Amino acid sequence: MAGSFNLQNVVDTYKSCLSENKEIYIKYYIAGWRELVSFMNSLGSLFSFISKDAVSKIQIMETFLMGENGAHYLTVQSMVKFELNNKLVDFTQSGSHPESGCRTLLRLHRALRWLQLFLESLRTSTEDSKTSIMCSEAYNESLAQYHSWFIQTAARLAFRTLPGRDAFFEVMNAGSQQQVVAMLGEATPLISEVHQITEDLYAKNKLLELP
Ligand SMILES: CCCCCCCC/C=C\CCCCCCCC(=O)N[C@@H](COP(=O)(O)O)[C@H](O)/C=C/CCCCCCCCCCCCC
Repeated sequence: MAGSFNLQNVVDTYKSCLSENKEIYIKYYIAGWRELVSFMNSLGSLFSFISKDAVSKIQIMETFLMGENGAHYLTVQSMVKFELNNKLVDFTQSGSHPESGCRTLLRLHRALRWLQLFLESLRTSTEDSKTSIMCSEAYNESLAQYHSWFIQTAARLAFRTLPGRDAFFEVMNAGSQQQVVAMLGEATPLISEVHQITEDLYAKNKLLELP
């Protein structure tokens, strides 16, 4: 199981995500995903196809952040403005910018909704709740609609191998179960706020269905 994973690190990155005027720092947004991927890597090889996809999207965003236009990728808001003003976003399949920042972040944004639902479910779970069912329900309500039958089947197969609730809480490395629940209670509103701000920004700019 994940040696260095710590739920507090996840809470801290989401705390750092928002600027005073509620802009979302991409650096911390992707740091949150990096942290979560380190957790997922401990779950076994059935999760590696999910992990690879998440890492490839994190790397695309890191490349933009460190590139010559990196200053425009400071926040999600500045990225959207920059890419739209410079026609760097493909609104159809056949464009010349298939891996824009806006499109890549949209995939992570959809996954953030899954995370929000899953963590809320974990937070309110009882001793006999099953992580595999909580994970599946959160997936069905969020990401599944965007995935092919093949991906959905592979994902649901992986969920069935998730450790039980007690082991899961332990790996979060945040103390007793009560302490984990308290920390989840801190994490979920932060994640919800980041998700809602991105959702509103993407809706306003008609970016929610990028191919
Ligand atoms: C606090 C600790 C508890 C929670 C631990 C959560 C750990 C989760 C870590 C990472 C989540 C992975 C995020 C996956 C991003 C998927 C983005 C996506 O939808 N990609 C698809 C579309 O991309 P394009 O083809 O359009 O470029 C791509 O097709 C997907 C491929 C892989 C399958 C994605 C399945 C996602 C399932 C998410 C649940 C993860 C389960 C983790 C179990 C704890």
